[in-house]
Amino acid sequence: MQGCRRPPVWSGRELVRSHPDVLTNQESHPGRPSRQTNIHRTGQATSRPSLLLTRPNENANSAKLDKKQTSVYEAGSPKFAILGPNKTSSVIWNPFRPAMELGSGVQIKGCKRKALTIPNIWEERSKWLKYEVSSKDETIKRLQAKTLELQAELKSVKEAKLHQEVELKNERDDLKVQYFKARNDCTAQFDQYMEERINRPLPGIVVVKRKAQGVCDPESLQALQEQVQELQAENLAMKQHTQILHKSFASQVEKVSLQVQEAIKENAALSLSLLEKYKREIVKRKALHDTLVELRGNIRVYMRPKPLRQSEGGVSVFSHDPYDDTVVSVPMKSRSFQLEKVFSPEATQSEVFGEVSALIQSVLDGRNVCIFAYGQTGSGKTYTMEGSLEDPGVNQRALKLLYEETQSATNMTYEIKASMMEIYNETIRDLLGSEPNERLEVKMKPEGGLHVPGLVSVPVKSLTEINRISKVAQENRVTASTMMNERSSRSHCILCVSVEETNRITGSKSKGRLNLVDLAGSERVSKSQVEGARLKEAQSINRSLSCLGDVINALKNHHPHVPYRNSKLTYLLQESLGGDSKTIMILQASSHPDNLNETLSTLSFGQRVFSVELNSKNTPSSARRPQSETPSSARKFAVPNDNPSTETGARTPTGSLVKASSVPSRLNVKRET
Ligand SMILES: Nc1ncnc2c1ncn2[C@@H]1O[C@H](COP(=O)(O)OP(=O)(O)OP(=O)(O)O)[C@@H](O)[C@H]1O
Repeated sequence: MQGCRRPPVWSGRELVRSHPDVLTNQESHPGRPSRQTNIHRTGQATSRPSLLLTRPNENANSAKLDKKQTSVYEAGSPKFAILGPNKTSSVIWNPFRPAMELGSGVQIKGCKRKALTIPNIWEERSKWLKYEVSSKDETIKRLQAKTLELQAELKSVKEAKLHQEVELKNERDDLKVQYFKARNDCTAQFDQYMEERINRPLPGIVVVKRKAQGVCDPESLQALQEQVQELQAENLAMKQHTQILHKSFASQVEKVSLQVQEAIKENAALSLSLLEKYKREIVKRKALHDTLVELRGNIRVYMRPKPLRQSEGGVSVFSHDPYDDTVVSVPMKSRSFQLEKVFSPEATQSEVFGEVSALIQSVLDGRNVCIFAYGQTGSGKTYTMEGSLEDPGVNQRALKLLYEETQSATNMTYEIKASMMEIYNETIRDLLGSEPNERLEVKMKPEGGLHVPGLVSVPVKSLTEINRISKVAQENRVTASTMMNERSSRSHCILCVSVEETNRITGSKSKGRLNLVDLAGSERVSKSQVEGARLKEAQSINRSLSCLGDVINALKNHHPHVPYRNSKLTYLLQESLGGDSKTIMILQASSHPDNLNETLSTLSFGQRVFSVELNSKNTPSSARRPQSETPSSARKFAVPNDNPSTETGARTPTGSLVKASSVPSRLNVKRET
């Protein structure tokens, strides 16, 4: 600023100074020596009237002022300008560039030059002042409004604060209430817990009952703590006691389980030995029974149940003892039958033949053997005796066995002949003859013994011959379809096989005979629903079977007269039912519950036959025997008394009585005899 001329002193300084937009040099440059300079801040309010600043003395001498020399720079420039009275003395101050001095007539960038006269200046000034006043008023008003606004804001803030304080107070009060409540609850729970602990009776431990009062009270708390300690100690003691008990219990359990195991072992061993004993007993009993049967006259009764077909459904009426095959039970009727042998329903043809083959072999020793199948119609008699070509029955197997046995003999020669007949409606028919002879009769040979004159007898010389015999017989046999059996045999069929043995060395001869009888099926006429010729057949069959029963009954009851001649069947079987012939009756019975009555009837019949006793003292007069076959001690059928405890028994061939009581009876079996 050195070298610069001293700035002029401006009139109306206060006014100018009071203008908010006018800054002194001191204000714009603090610390600098005051220059009596008005600085007009341009560019701040373009709407305001431009400010003209002149020297008072020059204003006073305005006449001297050259209009042209007066330069006014209108606001609008971003810079600051200080106006001088003429262009030469005009000084432009730029607060950002303080030392700058501009010459007159220099256009300030951004300012518009405007030439004004003095009156104009004063007019402008008055306008300015008015503006200033109004502006101040506005400012005052604005400030007042602002003050009101702020006061209102302050008031609302105060109110909000007050409200907040109230809320906080309420919240605090709530929390206090909750806190006290929780504390009281805890105390109450603790009191209750302690009360329970104190009152709980402990076995073997004395419990001092204390009331937990005022938990917060140090004394009570102390008491409670003591009690807790006591209880803990008791608890520990109880735990130890429990552990001891547990250990002793475990050892006791171990001990007892060992004892139980030993007992089980002992029992198992005992039951095993009992089972063994039982089995040995059965074997013994069977052996004794065999002896008894031998003494009884070699009548053996077997039973073969017909298995249930899958399509039939239902449950078998039979119950079998797996250890004893001489007993069959019918649980539905709580009855048990003791027989020679009870086959299982699954028994094969070969198994059945295996049981009778030994007896068949005895024919080669000159014995008379009769095997016949008895039972209800459809119960499997023909199946057992004839079987099928693929799985033949007893007939064909017997012929085959005899034939094969004779083929392997060295010093003997055998002649086997087979004849076959049926008894149909009390008429004997030849089944092997080319023309069926229906007028055959049973005759007594002059030398003794029965025969059927005219009956065709076929020599058995090959296995093919055996097959042919079976085939022809099957074709010739009278069969019919009934409700009970699709192909029912309506006659009794008898295959007679005679075997004559000649000793090549001695020339001696012996003759044995095998009768294989397939009886016609018994049936209840009402059940089989037959009529006409079928009805007559059925009646005839039933009559002849009834005659068979009568014969057996007479034998059993020691009747002096045995009615053999009442039917062709009994007449023909006379020799097989008496004397020294060996007889096997195979009872055929259905397993189906529908046939229960017939099954029971069959079993009862078999049981009666089984109980027939051979007694040489009771030879029925009508049972005449062929001279050649009658043994010196002629043995006849006799039936034991119904009271088994006193009289059931059998005589040995020498006549001594074998007491039934000495024969072990099967355990748990109700004897039917
Ligand atoms: N043990 C068995 N196993 C399988 N099927 C059998 C058995 N026994 C019998 N059958 C069958 O039962 C049916 C009737 O048998 P079968 O003709 O032998 O009876 P039946 O007693 O001779 O009758 P009927 O007295 O009326 O002649 C046949 O189809 C036969 O194959």
